[in-house]
Amino acid sequence: MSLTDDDDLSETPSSEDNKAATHSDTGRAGLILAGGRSERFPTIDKALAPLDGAPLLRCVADALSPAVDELIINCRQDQQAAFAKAVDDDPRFAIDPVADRGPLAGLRTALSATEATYAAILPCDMPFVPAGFIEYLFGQAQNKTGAVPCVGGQQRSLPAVVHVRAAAAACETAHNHRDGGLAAFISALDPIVVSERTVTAHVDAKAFTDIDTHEELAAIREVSHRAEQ
Ligand SMILES: Nc1nc2c(ncn2[C@@H]2O[C@H](COP(=O)(O)OP(=O)(O)OP(=O)(O)O)[C@@H](O)[C@H]2O)c(=O)[nH]1
Ligand SMILES: [Mg+2]
Repeated sequence: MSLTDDDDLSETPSSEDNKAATHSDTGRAGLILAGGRSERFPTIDKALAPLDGAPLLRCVADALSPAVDELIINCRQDQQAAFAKAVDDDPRFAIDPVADRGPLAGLRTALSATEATYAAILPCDMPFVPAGFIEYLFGQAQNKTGAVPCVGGQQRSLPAVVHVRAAAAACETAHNHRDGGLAAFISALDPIVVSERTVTAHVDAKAFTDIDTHEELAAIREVSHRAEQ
């Protein structure tokens, strides 16, 4: 099935799609992309860097968990044991068959590990997205190929909620692009873009902060420390 610009996934399906539609819907998945090398965050894997005593990966998992039925962490084989210890729940793992192929390859791996109809996608370094906003994106994505927010005047690739089959097809399209990355994926998926006005009505723009360096993490710790005083 190919999905085009105006696809409304609630439209009457063909008989083949009908079979797929009646195929078990295991609900909502939460996919965390964590297979990067954290090169801008020397000496440790940033997914394991502590924020308020908890590894970033656990902060993201805790934020996603209330909004999803299953949690899947995408990473390399050599990260799995440490990540399993770092999170409270018992997540599933989607291990990259070939490491270091970039976030889009990680996303393909994660998508292929779920039977869910829709999935929320977060990177391991974005610890402040509230579960309530993920719920909101699930609602917006309903019968569409997905939903992403507009933040700081720009459409974001992540966080995203995507229709899993549509997303798998968009990954293939993006993969065939010369600089196929997450932006090419979102462009191929053509999701609903939640306007900045709506986003700010739901959540503080700081919720979309991602952490790439020790300095960025230190600055966030400083702000949360001051807020506690
Ligand atoms: N599976 C997989 N995920 C990746 C890969 N590269 C990056 N990611 C994930 O994509 C998300 C965003 O990437 P970055 O913020 O650049 O993280 P990173 O690549 O680990 O960090 P840098 O090495 O500093 O660029 C993070 O959650 C990463 O874990 C990869 O090669 N494979
Ligand atoms: Mg990177």
